[in-house]
Amino acid sequence: MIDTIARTRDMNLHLNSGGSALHILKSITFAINPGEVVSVVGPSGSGKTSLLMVLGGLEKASDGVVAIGGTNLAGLDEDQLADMRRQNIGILFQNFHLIPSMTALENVALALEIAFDDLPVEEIMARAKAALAEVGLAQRETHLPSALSGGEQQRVGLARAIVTRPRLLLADEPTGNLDQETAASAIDLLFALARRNNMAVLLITHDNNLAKRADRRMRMNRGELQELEATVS
Ligand SMILES: Nc1ncnc2c1ncn2[C@@H]1O[C@H](COP(=O)(O)OP(=O)(O)OP(=O)(O)O)[C@@H](O)[C@H]1O
Repeated sequence: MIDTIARTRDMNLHLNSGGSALHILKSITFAINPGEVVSVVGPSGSGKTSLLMVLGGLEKASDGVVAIGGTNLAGLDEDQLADMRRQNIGILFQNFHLIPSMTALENVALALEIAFDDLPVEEIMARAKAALAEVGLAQRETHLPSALSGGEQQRVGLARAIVTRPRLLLADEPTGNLDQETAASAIDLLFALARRNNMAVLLITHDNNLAKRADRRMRMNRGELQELEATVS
């Protein structure tokens, strides 16, 4: 049996909002394998980002099992959760979240420095440069985010997410702010990196065409996750 990167069993998430309890994620049983790209579509407010937060250890499930790399997250304290994240998880956001006063290279290097604070600075810079080269931005190391196009900023975001060599990349609407053509090339790059590095990707998207390119498609509806028919290619 292949070891899963992430799996949940009968996982629920309840949150309190204005004094009333909300059942956000409902009995979710799910697994993602090494190198597998899984897309999640579903209406706004259905719970897609909440699922990503739970899998990334950023939100604690109310009950059920959440395991990353075979470790049950329920038993971890905050420090152990942070270790689990830096060893396994990369996150790619819709709004890039780059630090405006730092160059492309510094943004990528910072992520590595935070994740592995005992790495020598030469190695941090070498790995950050290699990650920027992987996303085709070797010539833009010294540029500030404001001097980069949206597509280029997202590629810096991607370099920052993969520089720690995560086994699972959680991507929340990563192309939501890009035009169609730029989005398509950003996704081509994401898929190529996933294949090359045997990195699993959980891709949240509103774009059905994009979702269809995944190995497996899921749909979130009112907190329930269901598998969709296999994509016919
Ligand atoms: N911290 C919180 N406290 C209370 N309710 C929350 C909290 N975070 C999310 N919710 C609620 O949980 C539900 C699911 O939100 P979530 O962001 O996961 O949906 P989504 O499917 O990602 O939506 P979108 O596509 O609009 O980003 C929503 O009803 C939202 O209002």
